[in-house]
Amino acid sequence: MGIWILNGKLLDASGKETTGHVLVENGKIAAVTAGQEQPDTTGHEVIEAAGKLVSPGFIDMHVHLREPGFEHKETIASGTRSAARGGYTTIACMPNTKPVIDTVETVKLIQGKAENEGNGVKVLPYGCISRNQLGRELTDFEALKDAGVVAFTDDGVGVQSAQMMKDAMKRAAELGMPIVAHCEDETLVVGAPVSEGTFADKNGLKGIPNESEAIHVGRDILLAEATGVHYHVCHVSTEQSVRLIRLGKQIGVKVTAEVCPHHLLLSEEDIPGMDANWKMNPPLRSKRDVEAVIEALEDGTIDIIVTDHAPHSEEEKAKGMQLAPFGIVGFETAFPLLYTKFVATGKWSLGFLIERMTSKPAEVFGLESGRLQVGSDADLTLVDLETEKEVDPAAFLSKSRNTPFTGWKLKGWPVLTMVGGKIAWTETNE
Ligand SMILES: NC(=O)N[C@@H](CC(=O)O)C(=O)O
Ligand SMILES: [Zn+2]
Ligand SMILES: [Zn+2]
Repeated sequence: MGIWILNGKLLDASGKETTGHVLVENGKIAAVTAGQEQPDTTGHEVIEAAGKLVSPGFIDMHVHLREPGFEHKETIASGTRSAARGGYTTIACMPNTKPVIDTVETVKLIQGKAENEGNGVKVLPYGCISRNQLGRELTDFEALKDAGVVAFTDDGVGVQSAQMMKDAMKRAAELGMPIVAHCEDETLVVGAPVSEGTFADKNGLKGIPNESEAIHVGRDILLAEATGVHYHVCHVSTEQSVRLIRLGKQIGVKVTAEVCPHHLLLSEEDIPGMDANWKMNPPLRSKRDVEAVIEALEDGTIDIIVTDHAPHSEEEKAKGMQLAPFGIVGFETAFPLLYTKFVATGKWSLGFLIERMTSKPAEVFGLESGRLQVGSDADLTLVDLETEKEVDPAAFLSKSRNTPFTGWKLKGWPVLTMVGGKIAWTETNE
């Protein structure tokens, strides 16, 4: 017995919207039929999807699940539940846990927990570039690759030594694996909680300069050119980084990049006060930077959208702007934010947004999922594009509530998430 998802709004290969039906059998997509004509559903379950978007499941290549070590912020169980509610069927988790993901043992621990407690969501662990993320000694790339890591990164900190980064890239290139970089030169960021700009000036805070990010981007593009590695830039937030990535692509360097919803939607001028729910790394930048990252996403300089879901507890965030940790949660607001602010306003097509959250990340990281096609795993997300709801952090399924988007009125809420033909989350059984 299979499941027919009937009368949904589908996007065809060119991103055009049509009405159609999807048959799921044995965990795979068994048929996709366009048009109003109803298929024979005898002997199958039926999910009525009239008026709902039926999208390939969203893919988030940059998330923090916090387990092991920081279970008060998030666990694999709570993080995957939050992800599934946000419409994500595949997520790639960053290695800045405790211990960090720098051994096969820790990779296996995460894979095992994801299998047993992961709500069906596909969890792809990253492996560290350096032991303990200290930037001194490379991890065993080959062993980590064999254990199944998706790529190497020290996200949470930048790799400060150029030689270390070059060695990492050489090794990764030999193994055909990407290097994923949190770009931050620490000598240019000394104890600053927000970016340089009007908010920092007004509140007497030190500011993080744009160059602290862009210097690493430029350095690493040169090293990627020299080593031939696939180099992927995390959470791009500055005009200068965009310029360098654009040039890198023009000259044929294998460079890809990601951007987060908050860097597309907020600038440092929007920070309402000394509230640490507006503190994240990279920080909110100037309006000019926001315009630059939007344009870069639109023209393909930036390839994909990720959340950088970075949960922290209320106690930690209550320490205030200067002392609280950097990071905001993202799973449960990402699609509604981008749909409401960019698609419903007519700036982007629905197909464009979906592509940057599904098939593009799959293409960049060589994943099988991300497409609604016969034979693929039935990883699907149904979205209600009409109902408007307010962002209510108290209702998040994440353990943490650190978001700057409280009270935003949004449309585009996922209502059902399916992974491999199994329902990972539905609005009705929340
Ligand atoms: N983005 C953040 O502000 N914080 C991340 C670390 C990171 O992504 O660099 C975290 O782990 O909390
Ligand atoms: Zn980072
Ligand atoms: Zn991160």
